[in-house]
Amino acid sequence: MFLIGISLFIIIWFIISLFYSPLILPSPILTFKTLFSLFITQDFWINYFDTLLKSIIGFSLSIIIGIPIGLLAGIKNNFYKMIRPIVMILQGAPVISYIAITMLWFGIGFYTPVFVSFIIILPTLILNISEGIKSTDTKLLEMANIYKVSKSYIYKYIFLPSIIPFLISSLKIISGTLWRSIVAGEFLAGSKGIGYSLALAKSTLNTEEVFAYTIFLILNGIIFEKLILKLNFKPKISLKNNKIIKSKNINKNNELILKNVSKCFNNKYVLKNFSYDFSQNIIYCIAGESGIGKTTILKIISGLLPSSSGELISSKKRLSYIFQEDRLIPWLNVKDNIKFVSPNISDKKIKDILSSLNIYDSLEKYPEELSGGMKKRVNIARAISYNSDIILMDEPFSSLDIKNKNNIIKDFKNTIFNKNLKIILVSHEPFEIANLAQEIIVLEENFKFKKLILNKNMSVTDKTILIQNFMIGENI
Ligand SMILES: Nc1ncnc2c1ncn2[C@@H]1O[C@H](COP(=O)(O)OP(=O)(O)OP(=O)(O)O)[C@@H](O)[C@H]1O
Repeated sequence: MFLIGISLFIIIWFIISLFYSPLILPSPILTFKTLFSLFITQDFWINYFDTLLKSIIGFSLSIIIGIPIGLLAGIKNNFYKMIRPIVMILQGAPVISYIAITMLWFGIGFYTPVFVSFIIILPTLILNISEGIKSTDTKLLEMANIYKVSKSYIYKYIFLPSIIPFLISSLKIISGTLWRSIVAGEFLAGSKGIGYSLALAKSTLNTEEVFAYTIFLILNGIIFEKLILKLNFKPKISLKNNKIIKSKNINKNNELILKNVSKCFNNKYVLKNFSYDFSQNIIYCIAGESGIGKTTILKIISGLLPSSSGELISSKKRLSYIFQEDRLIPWLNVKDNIKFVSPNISDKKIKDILSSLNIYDSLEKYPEELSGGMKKRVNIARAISYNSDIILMDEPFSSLDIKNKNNIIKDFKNTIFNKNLKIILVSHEPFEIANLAQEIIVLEENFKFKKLILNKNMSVTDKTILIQNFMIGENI
């Protein structure tokens, strides 16, 4: 269809050209002949590369200036609000006004077209980059905050890679504009380049050349845009392990107590005067119906959410969180996802943890290459690598088939064996709880809860039945 359309256009052009002199409308044959004769001159290519050089400089300048401004606008909302009207003014002004102003500033020559292209594409770039930053996955940022990842790591490995797709989409939007603005600048204020050659052909009334240059510019624009549209680059980066962060002193005191903690969302209580002592180094499980406030308790303990009132007494500094979703950084491989939260960890330790969780083969793989079960294992490996003394686990084995779930639970138990950790697990599943937990808190309606301490000598099957009955409210 594309070729039919082009052929139709050329036929119509040819028929109309039969009625006019070549000075008004040269035929397609004459135009292509002229274009061919231009191709074999050195002058043509000198002018073409001059235009290309201007595009590269204009584009690079807008990248160098647009990226930091876009980054800042994406991160600081007040800066975004301040910069937005300026960007709109820049976008609203017609190209011809920019050419007139820059001619006054720089005169005729190289710099005017460069500056025109720069000023025209800069606003699009700033807006796209700031949108890219704003749409950065907040779940990854939360994960980085939990693991106390340094700001420079967050910028380098979360923010910057997040803007790459937006940078590519701006490139797709601005590629045509860039080329057209350079040629317009050259036409009116250039001393070299394709736009300048076009202006020269016009002033000498060389209509065939005007048409030949126009056809060349159209073809060039189409090829350029098609090449850019093909760009579909997914970032894959590796972590530069050049940063040694001193391990914070771990307070050996185990205290973790919630005292009369309440949490309101939109004037509605989710938790009211919840008190619990999690000070032992055992595996606690918080169970209860969906929406009853289990995740809210984990978020308050981790600091992701402030409580509305009450007290959190905690002597712990290092805490890992195994989220419901995997929250792996897509452009880092498994090893680097672990190093992102634990920059000091040795390769041997990573190997040991991954081996104990049966995913050592995935060391160099990226998240998109892993199955759901493998991602869960990496999520667990990352939490264990962090060398924390509290691990919060929010339904870490959900959405797994029974076999996979059993295997992961078994491997997880092996990995934490003898580690003297405090683990708070949120789970609905009696079998999962029976396998892992020692103390169970079931949240109930009206902000009540009940507690069950499991006898460690019971079999998993007996524990499962006991928990099931306890959860549905049977007297134990
Ligand atoms: N940021 C928030 N803003 C408003 N309401 C919220 C927010 N976070 C949680 N809630 C509400 O608080 C209640 C408890 O949520 P929470 O996630 O703690 O429940 P849950 O017991 O973990 O549920 P599930 O088992 O389904 O994960 C829900 O009604 C939820 O809609």
